[in-house]
Amino acid sequence: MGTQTHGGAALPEPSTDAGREALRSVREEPHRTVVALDFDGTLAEIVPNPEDARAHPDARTALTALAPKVASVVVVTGRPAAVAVEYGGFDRTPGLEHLVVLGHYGAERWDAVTRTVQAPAPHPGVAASLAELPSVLDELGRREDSWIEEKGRAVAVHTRRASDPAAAFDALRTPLDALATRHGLIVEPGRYVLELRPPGMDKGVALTDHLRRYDARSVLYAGDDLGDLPAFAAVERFRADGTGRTGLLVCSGSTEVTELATRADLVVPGPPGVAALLTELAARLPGQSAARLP
Ligand SMILES: O=P(O)(O)OC[C@H]1O[C@H](O[C@H]2O[C@H](CO)[C@@H](O)[C@H](O)[C@H]2O)[C@H](O)[C@@H](O)[C@@H]1O
Repeated sequence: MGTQTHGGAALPEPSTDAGREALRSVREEPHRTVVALDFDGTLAEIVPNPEDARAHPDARTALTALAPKVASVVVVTGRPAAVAVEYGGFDRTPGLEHLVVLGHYGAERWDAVTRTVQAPAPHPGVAASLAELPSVLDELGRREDSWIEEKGRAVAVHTRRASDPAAAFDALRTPLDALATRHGLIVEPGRYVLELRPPGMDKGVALTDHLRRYDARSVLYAGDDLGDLPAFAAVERFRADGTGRTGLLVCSGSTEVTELATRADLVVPGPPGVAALLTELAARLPGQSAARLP
């Protein structure tokens, strides 16, 4: 990983031509740039209990510095939007008055201007799956190995706290696929989590819509998990359409997921690395943003 120095601290340099071109565009036209960020594993450190996750303090400070200088900062997360807002402290941070949070992989949209969540009606398969889950886990002898996260529009089964998290994850994969299919849902696999959620939306669809709303010319997307791959693909399409649009793919690196690192233009060491990147980027951007869509 190369670096560009400015004052004391260094700005990490992407390892690809596309990434370097995107970083140049971001610095030249910040008011046409969208900065899009995953929450868990990217803005927040991974912790054993999902309810304990909080935005890294340096990440929140960096977003505060960056947000007034770019067209939009948006958090794109598998969490319910209201949970990400709470755990991120996004509704009480000066400088983030125009933040948008796309929750449930884009099914929910919260914005800091209206402070409301827009969302479709809940899918009936979620409640039905939740009702069946305890007996499915009992039959597999995996009740003790799993923790159920009720998310409203989805239900997630975590195995991080099992004695062998990978074995528990593997054992649950096929039965939870079957349960989801029975109720018209899909399974979204993540870092020791299998999430049963409605089909038809993903982070790529959500990000593409957001880029269109802001008429973006450049995008920086940072993520750490499999659920971020559709957003990576959306950025790849965005920057390959022949109109000169650019995109920088950032992987918040971990030993648990390797798929993103191979596709990224820049790999940084987890949430502290993401925070450092955003801090150094903000320090190099001039002035206030011109574009201010809700
Ligand atoms: O799209 P994201 O913002 O990355 O959210 C994806 C899932 O993240 C959460 O689970 C992950 O983080 C937990 C807290 O660090 C960790 O314990 C777990 O092992 C990770 O998979 C969250 O609980 C899920 O609801 C999200 O879908």
